[in-house]
Amino acid sequence: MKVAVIGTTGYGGGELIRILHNHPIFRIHSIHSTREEMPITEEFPHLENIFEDSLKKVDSEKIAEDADLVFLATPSGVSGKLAQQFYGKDIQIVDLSGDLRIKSAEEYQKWYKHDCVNEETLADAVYGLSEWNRENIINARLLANPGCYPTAALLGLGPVVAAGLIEPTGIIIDGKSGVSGAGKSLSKTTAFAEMNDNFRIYKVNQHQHIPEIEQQLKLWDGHITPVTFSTHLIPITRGIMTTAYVQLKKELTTAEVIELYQETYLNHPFVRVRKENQYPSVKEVCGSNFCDIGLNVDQRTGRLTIVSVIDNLMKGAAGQAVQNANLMNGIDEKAGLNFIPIYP
Ligand SMILES: NC(=O)C1=CN([C@@H]2O[C@H](COP(=O)(O)OP(=O)(O)OC[C@H]3O[C@@H](n4cnc5c(N)ncnc54)[C@H](OP(=O)(O)O)[C@@H]3O)[C@@H](O)[C@H]2O)C=CC1
Ligand SMILES: CC(=O)N[C@@H](CCC(=O)OP(=O)(O)O)C(=O)O
Repeated sequence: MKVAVIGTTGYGGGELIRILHNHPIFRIHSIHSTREEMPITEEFPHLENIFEDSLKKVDSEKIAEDADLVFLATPSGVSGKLAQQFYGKDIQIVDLSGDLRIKSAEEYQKWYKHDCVNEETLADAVYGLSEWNRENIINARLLANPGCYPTAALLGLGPVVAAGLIEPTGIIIDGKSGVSGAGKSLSKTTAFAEMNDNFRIYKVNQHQHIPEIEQQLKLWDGHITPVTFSTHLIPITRGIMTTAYVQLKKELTTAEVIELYQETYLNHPFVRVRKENQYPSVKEVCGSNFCDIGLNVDQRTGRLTIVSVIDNLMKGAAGQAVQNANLMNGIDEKAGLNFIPIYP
C-alpha cells in the first residue's frame, strides 16, 4: 500500500518515517512539507543512506491519485484544511492534529481559537483511541488520531470509568511532557536555557486537550463533570506521564483494580499493566508504542491513583497513527511497531 506523509520535516513526521521505513505493508510513496524539492536528509541527516527522498509539493489531487493513505502530521489549522481537501477523494486520511477530534464545533473554536472543518467532514471523522474504538476505526476513511496527553490519560482512566466504578465528579489529572511534545519550532519556553534543570506548569486550566479528554470520558459515563487537567514541561526529550486521581464508589483493593485493568487490556498488546507496588517510568516505553500503567488504591482516602506513561511521539502520535492505519486496513495492529523500548 502506498502512503504519503505531509509534515515530514517535523517531529511527528520524522517518527512516521522511522516506523514506515520498516513497515511490512505500507510503502512511503511521497513526502511533503512547505519546502518542496529539498532532500529530507537536509532536515534529518540521521536518515543519510537510509531514506533520502526529496520533499514534494502538497498537491491534494495528485496525492489522492497516487497514494492509498495520507498521514497529516501538520499543525492544527493546516491539518483541518488539508483534511477538507482530501475528504471525499479516494484516499484514507489519518490526521495527527487536534482538528478533527472535537465533535462540537463550538467547543473546538473555544479551545483551539480558530474555525473548525465543515460539519460533514467532522461528523465522519473517527476518534482513534485504538484500544477503545476499534469497531469504528476498522471502517474509518477519516481518522482523528488522539492527542498525546489524552492518550495517556484516557488509557489510564478507561477501565474504571467505563465500569462505573468511580465518582463522576472531581477527577484530577496531572500531566508532564518532554519538550518534543511542542514540535520543532523554536520557542522561548522550550529553549535549552529555559528548560534544562527546570520544570514548569503551562496552559493552566486552558489546555486544548481538556475538551478531548472530557468528550471521551462522557462517552464512557454520561455523568462525568469537568475535570481538572494540569500540564507541565519537564527537561527530557521524549515521554509523557499522566497521574490521575479518582474517588472510588466502593471499597476495592489495589489487587482487584489491577485485575480489572489486566482483563480489560488482555487482548491489547500495546497496553501493559504493572503488578502491585510497581509503577512505570517514561524510559520504559521510550521509542516504543507501549502505554504502561501503574495503579494504587489509597485505603485511607478511598482514592485510586493511576499512573500512565507513553512516548509522546509514538503512542502519543506517529505510533498510534500507524496502529490505526493498520486497523483501518485489516492488518495486524502491531505491524511495523514491534520496537523494544530504548533503555536506559
Ligand atoms: N509532537 C508531539 O509529541 C505530538 C504532536 N501532535 C500533533 O501532530 C502535528 C505535528 O506535530 P509536530 O511534528 O510536533 O510539529 P512540528 O512543528 O515538529 O512539524 C510540523 C510539520 O508541519 C509542516 N507544515 C507546517 N505548515 C505546513 C503547510 N502549510 N503545508 C504543509 N506542511 C506544513 C512543517 O514543515 P515545514 O516546516 O518543512 O514546512 C513540519 O514538517 C501537530 O498537529 C501536533 O499538534 C500530536 C501528538 C503529539
Ligand atoms: C509539550 C507541549 O507543548 N505539548 C503540546 C502538545 C500539543 C499537541 O500535541 O497538540 P494537539 O494534540 O492539540 O495536536 C501542548 O501541550 O500543547
